[in-house]
Amino acid sequence: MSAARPPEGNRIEGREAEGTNMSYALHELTKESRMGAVGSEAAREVRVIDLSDFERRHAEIADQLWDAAVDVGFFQLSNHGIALDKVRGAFAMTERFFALPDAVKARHPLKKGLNAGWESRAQVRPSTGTPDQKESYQITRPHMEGLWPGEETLPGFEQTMLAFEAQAWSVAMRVLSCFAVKLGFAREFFTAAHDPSQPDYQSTLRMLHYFAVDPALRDQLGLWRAGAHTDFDCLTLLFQRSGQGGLQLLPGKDMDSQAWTSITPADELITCNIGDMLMRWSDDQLPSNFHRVKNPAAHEYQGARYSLAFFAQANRSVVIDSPSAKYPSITAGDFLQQRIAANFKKY
Ligand SMILES: O=C(O)CCC(=O)C(=O)O
Ligand SMILES: [Fe+2]
Repeated sequence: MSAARPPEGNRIEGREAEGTNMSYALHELTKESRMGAVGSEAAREVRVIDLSDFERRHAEIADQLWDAAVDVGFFQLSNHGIALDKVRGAFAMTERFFALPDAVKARHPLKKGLNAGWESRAQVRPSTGTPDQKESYQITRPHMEGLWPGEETLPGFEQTMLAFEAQAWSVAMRVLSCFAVKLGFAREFFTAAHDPSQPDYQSTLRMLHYFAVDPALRDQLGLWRAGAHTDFDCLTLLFQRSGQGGLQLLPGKDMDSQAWTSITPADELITCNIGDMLMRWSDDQLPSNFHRVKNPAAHEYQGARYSLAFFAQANRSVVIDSPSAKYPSITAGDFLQQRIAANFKKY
């Protein structure tokens, strides 16, 4: 497989970025703000990687993951070890949570910069300039004080979602162990960097509810369930439901084509993508990729869409050292802060 070519706007030479991390953030913003067009559709193969018999097949799976990641950038996992009833249980809780009145959810507002809590129509992507047509609730373990709805409001919610977060973390660490080996790091390098027992843990489970289309806004141009963006993290695991499509991807190397590929969701698969943090950590060998969730077209299902995203983001104090000194070192905390600041209009 040929070496990955990073997205045009993301190629920052070491010297250019030196001394200031801001130039990196600005590049990201400029890149995103060019991505608002509807574009066209293109068929691309989104590979399904089978994780069964993981220990014995580690080297083989690592090769497959690497090829899929540098090629199309998105891939799906089968036989990932999370039982289907656990995935469905997490979705059932997600629906119950979002069915609570806004006034109840508003008691648990998003904490500024911490990826924890509830927001509604507050995320404005640089690519669109309009709020995503969604609400979300984020779980980041060290920052949940005051954010749980409580047993009396939603019995079993905290326990179910924390157990699911732990399972998603395990799958993410397995995938990252494969990338670690391919990058020449120790196999558990990324597991140590995403340590949930530390107070500076900042991996996040995000519950997402994209609103059913308001008939008055049907087909309104310029509205997106999620505007085009790359993720900030190392690796994203996306749990989506069969029949609730809309996610589209655009590999960075094809950015100029604006030809997007729709991903077919399935309850038993996890859709994965590389984020900006791992792109930087790999000196751009592993590219992050643009993706978005489109509003349904007039002939498509107009109902609500739910998804669950686990963002593996290295603990705040972990230093991202560029393997070939292409980029200056930066802590994972500083790296993430820059990206969050560019994406929310309010908290
Ligand atoms: O809901 C989805 O399918 C995608 C969500 C997403 O891309 C995100 O939250 O970063
Ligand atoms: Fe995303």
